[in-house]
Amino acid sequence: MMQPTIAFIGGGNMAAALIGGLLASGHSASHIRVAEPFAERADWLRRQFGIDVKSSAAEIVRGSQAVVLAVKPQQMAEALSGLKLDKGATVVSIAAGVRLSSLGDLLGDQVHLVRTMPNTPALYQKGITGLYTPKGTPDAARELADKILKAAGKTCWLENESDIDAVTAVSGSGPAYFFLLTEVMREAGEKLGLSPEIAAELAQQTFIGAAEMAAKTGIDVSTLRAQVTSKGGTTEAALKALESGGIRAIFERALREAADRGRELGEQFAQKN
Ligand SMILES: NC(=O)C1=CN([C@@H]2O[C@H](COP(=O)(O)OP(=O)(O)OC[C@H]3O[C@@H](n4cnc5c(N)ncnc54)[C@H](OP(=O)(O)O)[C@@H]3O)[C@@H](O)[C@H]2O)C=CC1
Ligand SMILES: O=C(O)[C@@H]1CCC=N1
Repeated sequence: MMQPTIAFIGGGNMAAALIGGLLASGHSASHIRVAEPFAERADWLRRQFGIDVKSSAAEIVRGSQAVVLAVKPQQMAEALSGLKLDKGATVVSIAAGVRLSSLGDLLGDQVHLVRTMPNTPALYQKGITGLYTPKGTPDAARELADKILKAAGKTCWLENESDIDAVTAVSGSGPAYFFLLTEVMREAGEKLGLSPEIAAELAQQTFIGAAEMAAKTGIDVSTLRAQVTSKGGTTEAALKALESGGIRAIFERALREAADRGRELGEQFAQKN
């Protein structure tokens, strides 16, 4: 079957992660196009992926069956201004906050809109993406969006558009929480007298190993945690400190802030455009 041509509007971090995933899954470079106005970045994309990169969206959308909106929410209105997409094209937005109703106002009703929230491990096909499309969207559009994001890892379809803000809080922003925890662990290791190199390696490899263990064993993480926690032992002492320091409340608040910010971005976008 002919491969669909996929146009990316915006060639930043997340677009590169998705393009990397598509190429690794066998999608041909000749069926991927990017619009990226920053010349240095455009050159990097050409060299890195061997794909066609133009400076404006108008140059890449004609003949593209899928258009991925990969600019920042604040850049979206300008990127889409005056843009005419092919009738029946599938538009996959990855922008935090921006609602489908706002995109519909800008793009018209001749395209099929899918709102998604991927994350950066997409670059290694280890991402996870939440997707939403309204009822009535043709199966072919749903399947095309699923195919693009599955090339980057797992996909997870949602019943309500508002769930995307929660997905953003958990998995969209989630890699940053993991990186922060790694930083925190390595700093704490240094304070216990380890060299920076050894503390960094211990922290990083511990998270990699623990994540792999959770994935491979399929055992619930609460059980895995209990298995490490010997009665009266060291882990119990550490976990008591984390719990009494309010780790659960802190995460709950952090994720609520992220979801609220997603809603706020959507609200601001809707008001301005
Ligand atoms: N980073 C992440 O972890 C995730 C990001 N997202 C979403 O993905 C989107 C992109 O984020 P990210 O990749 O991090 O951001 P980046 O800033 O890295 O990428 C956006 C790119 O689009 C370019 N751009 C700006 N205006 C236009 C235009 N008019 N036409 C074409 N390209 C344009 C920017 O160029 P310039 O730099 O010159 O402005 C930049 O290279 C955002 O909406 C974000 O919410 C979703 C999930 C995870
Ligand atoms: O921070 C952001 O707004 C984007 C969305 C999820 C991850 N990065």
